[in-house]
Amino acid sequence: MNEINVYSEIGKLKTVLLHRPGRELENLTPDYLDELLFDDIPYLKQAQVEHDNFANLLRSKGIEVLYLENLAAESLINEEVKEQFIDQFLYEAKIKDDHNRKLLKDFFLNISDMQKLIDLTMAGISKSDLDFEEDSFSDKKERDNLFFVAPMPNLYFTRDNFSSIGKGISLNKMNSETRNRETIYGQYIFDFHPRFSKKDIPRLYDRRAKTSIEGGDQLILSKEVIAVGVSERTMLQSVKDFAQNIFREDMGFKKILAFDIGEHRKFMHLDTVFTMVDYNKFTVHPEIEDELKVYSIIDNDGVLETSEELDSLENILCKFLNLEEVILLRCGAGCDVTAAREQWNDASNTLAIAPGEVIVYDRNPVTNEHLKKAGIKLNYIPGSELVRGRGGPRCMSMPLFREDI
Ligand SMILES: NC(=O)NCCC[C@H](N)C(=O)O
Repeated sequence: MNEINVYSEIGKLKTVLLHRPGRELENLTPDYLDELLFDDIPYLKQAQVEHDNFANLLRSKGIEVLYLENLAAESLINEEVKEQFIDQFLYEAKIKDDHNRKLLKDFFLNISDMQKLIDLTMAGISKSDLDFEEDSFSDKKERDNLFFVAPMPNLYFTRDNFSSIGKGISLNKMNSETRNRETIYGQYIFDFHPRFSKKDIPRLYDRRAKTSIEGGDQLILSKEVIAVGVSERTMLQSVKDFAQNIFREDMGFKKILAFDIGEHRKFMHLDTVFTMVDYNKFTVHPEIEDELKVYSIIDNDGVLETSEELDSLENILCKFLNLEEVILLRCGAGCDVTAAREQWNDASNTLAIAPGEVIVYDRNPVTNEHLKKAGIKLNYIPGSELVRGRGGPRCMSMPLFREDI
C-alpha cells in the first residue's frame, strides 16, 4: 500500500501530519518576530490546548494523526544517521564559530533520547540554556544574539515545508531562512523513517532548489489539475520546475494552474485566500479576485506550454475541472470590512476532511455562517492563540492519505 495518496483537496481524510506547538513558541521574543514570521507571541499552554482539541477532533472522525516531531525522532535510526543529522542541522543553523559548533555538537551527541534531541532542535538553544564562554564569539552579531540556535516557531504549520501530491512529495525550498530550516525534518523522514523511506516515494521538488515554493501554495483541485499560488513565497519559475517534475512522474496530473495572487504578507499563500470545500465549492477572499491572473501550464511532448487564462475565476474553474457550475463562497459574505478581518484570522483557510465537510476556526462567524448556508458541514475549533502565527486549519495540517473521489 502507498503511504502517500493525495489526489484531491476534499477526499475523505485518512492520515494527517501535525506538529504540536512546543517550546519553540516560548523562544519567540519581540525583536525576532518579523524575522520569524510571527505577529505576536502565543501563550504556549493555551496554544497546546487548542491544538490538542484540533487533533482530537480529527481522531474523532477516524483520521490517523501523526506528529512531525515523532516521525523525525523515529527517523534517527542509528548513531550514524543521528550524527549526520546533527552536523547538517548545525551547518544549516549557521553556527559560524568552530569552538561553539563543536560544543553544540557534543551537547547534542550526548542526548540519547531521540525525541528529546529533536524537540530541542525545534525549540532552539538560547544562550541561557547552555553555559558557554561568551568571549569566544568572534562575530559581534553572534555575540549579541539571544540564541545559539534560533527556534523554529512555524513548525506547527505542517502544510508548508513539504506537501503530499499524488503518490509523491514535494520537499519544498522555503522562501525564508527560518522556514527552510524546517525542511530538514521532512528530508530525514523520507530518507530514513521505516514507514516512509522504503516506498520509492517520488520527489517532486528539492529543498536545495534555487527558487522557492511553499505548500500553502500547492492545492490539488482534481486528479488531473493542481493549482499553485504565485505569491510572496512561490515564484513562477518554481511553479514551472515543479510542473516539469509532476509531468515527468506521470501520476495522471495533466494541468497546472498558476494563480498569481501578488506579494502580500496578509495573504502569503494561495490557501490563505482560496480553498476547496466541495466538488464545486470554494472559499475565496474577494480582495484577490480583481487582481488575480491565472496561467495554465501543460506538457506538450516534453515542452511546457504556458498561457494566460483571460476569464473569470468561476469560468476558469468550470473549464479546467469540467464542471457546469462552481460556487465561490466569499470570505465576509459580501462585507469588505468583515472579509478583511476574517481573512486575517484565516476564515478562508478551511481544511476539508470529506467532500462538503470542513474544519474552521470558530472565531469567524460571518464567513462560517455563509459556508453553512451553502450546505457545507462545519466542525469548529477555537484558535485564539494558534491564529497569532497567521494560519488556520489547512495551514496546520498535511494530509498524507486521502481516499480517492
Ligand atoms: N499555508 C499557510 O498559509 N501557512 C501559514 C504560515 C504562517 C507562518 N507564520 C508563515 O509566515 O510562514
